[in-house]
Amino acid sequence: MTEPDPVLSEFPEYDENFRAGFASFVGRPNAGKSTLTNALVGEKVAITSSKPQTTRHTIRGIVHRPQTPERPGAQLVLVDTPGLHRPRTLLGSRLNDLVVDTLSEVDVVGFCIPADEKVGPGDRFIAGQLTKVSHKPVVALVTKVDKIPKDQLAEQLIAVDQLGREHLAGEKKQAEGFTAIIPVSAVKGEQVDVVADKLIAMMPKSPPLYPTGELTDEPEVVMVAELVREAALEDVRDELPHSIAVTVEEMNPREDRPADKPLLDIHATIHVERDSQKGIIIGKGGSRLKAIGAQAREGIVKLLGTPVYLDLHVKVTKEWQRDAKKLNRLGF
Ligand SMILES: Nc1nc2c(ncn2[C@@H]2O[C@H](COP(=O)(O)OP(=O)(O)OP(=O)(O)O)[C@@H](O)[C@H]2O)c(=O)[nH]1
Repeated sequence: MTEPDPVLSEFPEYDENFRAGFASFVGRPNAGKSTLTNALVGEKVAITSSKPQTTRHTIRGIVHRPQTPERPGAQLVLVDTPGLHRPRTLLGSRLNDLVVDTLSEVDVVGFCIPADEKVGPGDRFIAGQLTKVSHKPVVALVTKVDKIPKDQLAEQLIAVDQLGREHLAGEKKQAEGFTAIIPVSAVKGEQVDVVADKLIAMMPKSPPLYPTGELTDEPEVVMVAELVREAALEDVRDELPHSIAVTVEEMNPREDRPADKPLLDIHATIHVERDSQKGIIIGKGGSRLKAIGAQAREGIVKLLGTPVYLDLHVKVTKEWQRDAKKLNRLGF
């Protein structure tokens, strides 16, 4: 047994076979990483969007598996990384550094590859990057299997197996390629438990790391910024996704409110790169900005469980993706 720890008060009798550790999903943008994280955790913690590259921050979801007489309990902490992709801008290369840093700290990597898209250069690039953390086991997760007919799956599994053998082979512990290949549909809930079982089996024996109620350790401010970003990305033209960042300037309970009627004041800024984009975000007579505010507010109220006054501003922060100083200020 280890030293007493505040978390352990919740687990007075955890089994010595309890497993706990970290897993991280990588994959091309839109490969289904966030959706799989949500399906595993069972609640919406990571932000998903049909637009690529929306997961900028490391958001963790935690799978809590209670102990039963048949099997020891476990905690699987999921670190949801940004899409690993070929760096085109400074932001891109920063994201990739972040990914490699994150991966060096996890116990297993889940490489998400969509079932309905051919294994391509993007996947080979990522597989190549994974050799930078060559001591980590990598499980291939063939996502979105509900999107293809069953008879096409075998072909994709073979292609994925080949990718693992060609790109991970030669490194000491990845010599056989992927440790496992698991087809899964996060949307239909097919094989999600198989994924959880496999990842948990690869966790080290360890006392519980987090209290059971905890779904994410991301600061609330970052979650709020992500909700605003998600709302701002709804229905926008294709050029916008890469050009939006959100900062939260202020988040404070309003003074002089009665205890039973609290109100949280939030001031946030949506950063875009060009005046034309500012126009798109604001919309005719401010209509889009209003809609963004309403949608974001709904999500924030749900997240924080308190009434919220949300004040949104749109600001042109020129070339923020390429400017290191500005990136720092925006928290990347
Ligand atoms: N049919 C189907 N669609 C899925 C499944 N998983 C994800 N999707 C869809 O694929 C799109 C991308 O999913 P995300 O989970 O946001 O992908 P991601 O890899 O986190 O994307 P980035 O944040 O860009 O890296 C969304 O429109 C999802 O609804 C699945 O199992 N089945």
